[in-house]
Amino acid sequence: MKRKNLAPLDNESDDPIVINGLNNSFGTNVIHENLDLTVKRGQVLGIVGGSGSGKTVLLNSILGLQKPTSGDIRIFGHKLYEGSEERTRQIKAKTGVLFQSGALFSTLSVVENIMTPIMEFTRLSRTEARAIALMKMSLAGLPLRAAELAPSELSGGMIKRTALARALALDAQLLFLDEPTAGLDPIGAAAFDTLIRELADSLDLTVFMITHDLDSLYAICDEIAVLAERHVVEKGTVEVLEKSTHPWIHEYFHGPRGRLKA
Ligand SMILES: Nc1ncnc2c1ncn2[C@@H]1O[C@H](COP(=O)(O)OP(=O)(O)OP(=O)(O)O)[C@@H](O)[C@H]1O
Repeated sequence: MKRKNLAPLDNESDDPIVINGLNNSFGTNVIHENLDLTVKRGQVLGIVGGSGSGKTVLLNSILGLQKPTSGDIRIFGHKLYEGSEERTRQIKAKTGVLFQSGALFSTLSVVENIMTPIMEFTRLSRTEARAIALMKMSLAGLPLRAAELAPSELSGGMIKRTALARALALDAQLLFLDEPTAGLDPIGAAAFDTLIRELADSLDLTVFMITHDLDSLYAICDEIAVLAERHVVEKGTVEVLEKSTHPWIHEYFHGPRGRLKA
């Protein structure tokens, strides 16, 4: 099938993510109940919450991977799960995802992994796609000599950077990160945080980042949304959340692993 070039989406001035009244359940297990969340353009938003609080289910709902039980999710002003296939494709082309494991294709080299979305969503030739992929490698801080390596030959940090380059291969405006620093040593994690913040600022990205890493929250997030009791219980800057009296949030910032422990 001949690939079509993607028409621009209208309403691009809308908040990139607007969620209203989201409900998700599995049988009798209610995960989200009347969850509302807005992510503003250019914002780096951290999503935190206890294990099993529904962060991954929320991410999957927003990515269109898991149809919610009910509720309204708008991406760039367009309702997910209701538009045409072409509209879904347009939205997909403007979003990049970095899954926790990297989720690289193991049989493809680094550069081929990054070329994949370019080949899928544009009519560019392989040579052109490769040139763009090499540029994205350097944007993600990868040395060009890594281009022909297989994922199995990469360090944890290089896997994350390759996945990031692939997520940004199509000039995404909205970037989803699932535990981006998990599995990295503290120095590698700090370097990756810095890279994400720099890219978010220079490329005007909106970033939705699930994390357990307090250092990442302090280093790069403009705001943090806390998932508990099946919805977003609070959203604000770290300075605001540090003062929260909500028991989970208080424990998170002031407990034994928190930065502000007494
Ligand atoms: N496909 C599914 N079928 C049934 N239950 C599911 C499914 N996916 C998730 N759940 C349940 O939804 C709840 C929330 O899971 P989720 O993975 O979103 O939590 P999380 O906040 O990402 O946790 P963690 O921080 O441990 O990764 C859990 O109770 C989980 O068992």
